[in-house]
Amino acid sequence: MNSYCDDSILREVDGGLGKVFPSLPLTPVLEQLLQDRTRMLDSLLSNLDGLAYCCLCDENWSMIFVSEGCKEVTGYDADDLIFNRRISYNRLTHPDDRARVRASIDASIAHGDRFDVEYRILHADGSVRWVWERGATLRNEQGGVEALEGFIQDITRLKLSEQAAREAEERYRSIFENALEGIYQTSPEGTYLNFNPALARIYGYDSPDDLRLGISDIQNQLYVDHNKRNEFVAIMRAQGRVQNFEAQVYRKYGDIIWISENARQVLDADGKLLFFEGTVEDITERKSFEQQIEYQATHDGLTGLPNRSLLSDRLEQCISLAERSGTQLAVAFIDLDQFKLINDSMGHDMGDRLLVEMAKRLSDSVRESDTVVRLGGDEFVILLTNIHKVEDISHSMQRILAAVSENCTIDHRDFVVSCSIGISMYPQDGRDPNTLLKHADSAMYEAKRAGRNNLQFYTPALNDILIERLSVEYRLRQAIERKEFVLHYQPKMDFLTGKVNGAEALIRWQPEGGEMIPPFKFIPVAEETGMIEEIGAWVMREACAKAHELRERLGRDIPIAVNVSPRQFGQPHFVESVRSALASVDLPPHCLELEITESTLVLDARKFVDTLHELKALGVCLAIDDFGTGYSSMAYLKDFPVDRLKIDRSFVDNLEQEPAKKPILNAIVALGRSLGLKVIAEGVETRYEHDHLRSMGCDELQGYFFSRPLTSEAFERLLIEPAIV
Ligand SMILES: Nc1nc2c(ncn2[C@@H]2O[C@H](COP(=O)(O)O[C@H]3[C@@H](O)[C@H](n4cnc5c(=O)[nH]c(N)nc54)O[C@@H]3COP(=O)(O)O)[C@@H](O)[C@H]2O)c(=O)[nH]1
Repeated sequence: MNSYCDDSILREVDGGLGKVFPSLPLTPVLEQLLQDRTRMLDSLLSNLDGLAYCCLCDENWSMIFVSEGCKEVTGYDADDLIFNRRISYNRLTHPDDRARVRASIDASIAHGDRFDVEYRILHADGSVRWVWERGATLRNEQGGVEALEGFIQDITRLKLSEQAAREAEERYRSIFENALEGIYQTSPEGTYLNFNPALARIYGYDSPDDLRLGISDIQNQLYVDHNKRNEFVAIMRAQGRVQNFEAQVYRKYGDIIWISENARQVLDADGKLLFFEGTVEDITERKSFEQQIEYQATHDGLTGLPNRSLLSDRLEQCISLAERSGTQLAVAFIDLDQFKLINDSMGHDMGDRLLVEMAKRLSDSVRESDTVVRLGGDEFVILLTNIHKVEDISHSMQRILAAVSENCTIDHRDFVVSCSIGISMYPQDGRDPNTLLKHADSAMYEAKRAGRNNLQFYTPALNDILIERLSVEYRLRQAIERKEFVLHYQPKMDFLTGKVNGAEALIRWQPEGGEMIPPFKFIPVAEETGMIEEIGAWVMREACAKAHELRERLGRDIPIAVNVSPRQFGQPHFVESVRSALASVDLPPHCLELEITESTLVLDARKFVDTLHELKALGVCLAIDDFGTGYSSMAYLKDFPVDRLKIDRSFVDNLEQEPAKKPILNAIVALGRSLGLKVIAEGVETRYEHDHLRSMGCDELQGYFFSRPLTSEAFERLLIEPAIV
C-alpha cells in the first residue's frame, strides 16, 4: 500500500489522476478503466525494486508520497518519511553527499531538466547504501516548482562491484606499471601493441614511448638471431603458448642480453588470433653464471684447457668431421716424464706452475684448429684434425717434444722436463673415442718404456704390452700385501785386497708358487704407479737389517748398497725414512750406501744437491750409479757430496772387442780420482775387463766375473769362506 498525504494536498500538487482527463465525460467503461489503471499503477509501484516518491523541494526533501519500496531501500517504512514523521529524507542522505545531491538537483531544476544522481544514504540498519535517483520537477501553472517526483533505486551491489572492478583494475595497472618483469602485447606480425615500463627498461630504453619509437620490427631489430621470432611464432602456433623461451636480444645501444619469455596467444570468440601477450625476464646474470658453471665443468681450472668431460664431445665431433671430409684424425696421448717426482719433491705449487707452462707450450705447438685437453695430473690429449699424411703428425709431435723439453725456469729454478707421446689414428686404429684414447694411451706407455722423451704410434701388438703391464700392476699390489719380495746381494770386490768389501742389495719378486721375477719387469711399473715408495722403503729396512746381522755375526762391517729410485729420492720425507731405517736396527750410517742414478738429478739440481748434503750429514755413503749415462752431471759433480762413482755397465761391457771404450773409461776413472771419489766398475764379466780396470786405477769391481747376485745365505757363506780372485 503506497503512502500519500491526504487527497487535498495531492490534488493541490498535480490535480490527481483525475486531472489527466479533466474535461472528458467518463463513461462507466472508462471509469472502470481509469480505476483499473490506478490499481495497476499502485500494483506496479508496490512491486518496483526501488522507491517512487514525490517530495517538496524544501530543506528536508519532505516526502508527500513514498512507495512501498521505501522499506527495502532505506529500512524505514514509507510512513516514517511522509512529512518527515520519523526522519527526513535529507537526514537519510549521507552527510558527505547532501550538498552534492542538492546542488545537482538544484542545477537540474534551474535548467528545467530531469535529474539523475547517485549518492549514499544511511540505511536504518546503520549501513551505508548507494542509491540512484532519477526524477523531474513538478511545476505549477506559473512555472514555479511545486514538488519533485522520482524514483530511487538501491545500487549498492552494483556500486560495490564497480568499486571492486575499479580496485582490481588499479591493482593490475599498478602491477603492470611497477612489475620488474617486462609485460607486453605484440601483434602476430611482430610489433608492440602495449607494454609496461619494465620492458622498456630491460631493453635499455628511457621510456615506453622511447621503445615504441625504437622497435617497430621485433624479428629484425630485437632478436640477435632473427630466426628466433619464427621459432617463437611456430611454438605459439603449435602449442598456443611458449614457456621459458630463451633468446639473446639487442638493447637500445647494441649491447646484448639474454631474456626468457613466457607468452600465450589471445584469440577472439571465433578463434581468430588477436595478439600475443607475455612476460620478459632479463636472465643475463643467470646465463653468465650457467656459462661459468658449464665452463668450469668442461675446463681444467688450472690450465684453462678443455678437460676430460669435453674431450669425448670434441672427439666425437672430430670423428664425424674426419668421416665427412675423408681425412684422418690423430689422437696424441701425452704424459710428462717423472712429473710426480717434481710435484712431490718441489711442492704442488711449483708442480702447478710447471703444468701451466707445459699446457701453454703444448697449445703453442699446434694449430688453432687442434684441440689440447688436460686429462688430469700430468696427462694431456691433443686432437689433430684434417690429417692427410702421417708426416704431418710427426712434425707436430717433434715440435711438442722440443717445446716441452726446453729449459723451464720457475722461481729462479731450472727444470728440464720431457714427455712421452702415444698416437692413435682414426680410422685405422679405432673408430670411436674410447678405442682411440685407449690405443693412444698404450702407445704412450710404450714410448715411456722405450726411454721417455719419445713418441710412439699405436700398433696392435701394443695392446698385449698394455695388458701385460696392467696385469703386473695388479699383481704387484698384491705382492706388497703378501710380502713376496726378497733381496739378493751382489758382492763388491776391493781391487787392492781382492776381498769382498760390501754388496749391492737387488730386489727379487718371488710370487707364491711362481717363478722369480727380475726387477726390470716390475721396477718401472712400481716407479710409474708410485708403489716404488713402499717397495723402496722395505728394501732400505731389509738391507739395514742384513748389514746389522752381518756386523753382529762377522764382527766387521759389510756395507750394503741399495738402489734409490728417482721417485723415492724425491719424497719429502726421504732423509727421515733413511734415518729411521738405520735407527730401527741401530746400524752405523757408514754401513749403508745409497746408489742414486744421474736421472734423479736432471729434474731439479738444487734440490738434488740439498738432499745429498742432508744424507751426507746423516753419515751414509753415497754413490752415483750408472755414471756416464746421464747428460748433465759433469757440471755438477764437484758439488755432489758423494763417495763413489759407479761406472755404467755399458762402458765395461765387451771392452775387449770394443777398445774405443777404453779412453772413456780412463777419463771417468781419472775424473773420479781427481775429485777424491772411489771409482767402482760394474758389469765386469771377464778377466780382460778385470785386469784393464785394475790397471786403470779403478778401486772396486762388481760383476759376474766375481759373483752373480746371491741369496742372503749364499752371500753370507761367501763372506765366511771367501774366494780370492
Ligand atoms: N729402485 C730399485 N731398483 C732396483 C732394485 N733392485 C734392482 N733394481 C734395479 O733393477 C735393475 C735390474 O737389476 P738386476 O736385474 O738385479 O740387475 C742387476 C745385476 O744383476 C746386474 N749385473 C751385475 N753384474 C753384472 C754383469 O756382470 N753383467 C750383467 N749383464 N749384469 C750384471 O746389474 C744390475 C745392477 O745394476 P745397478 O743397479 O745399475 O748397479 C737395475 O737397474 C737395478 O738398479 C731395488 O731394490 N730398488
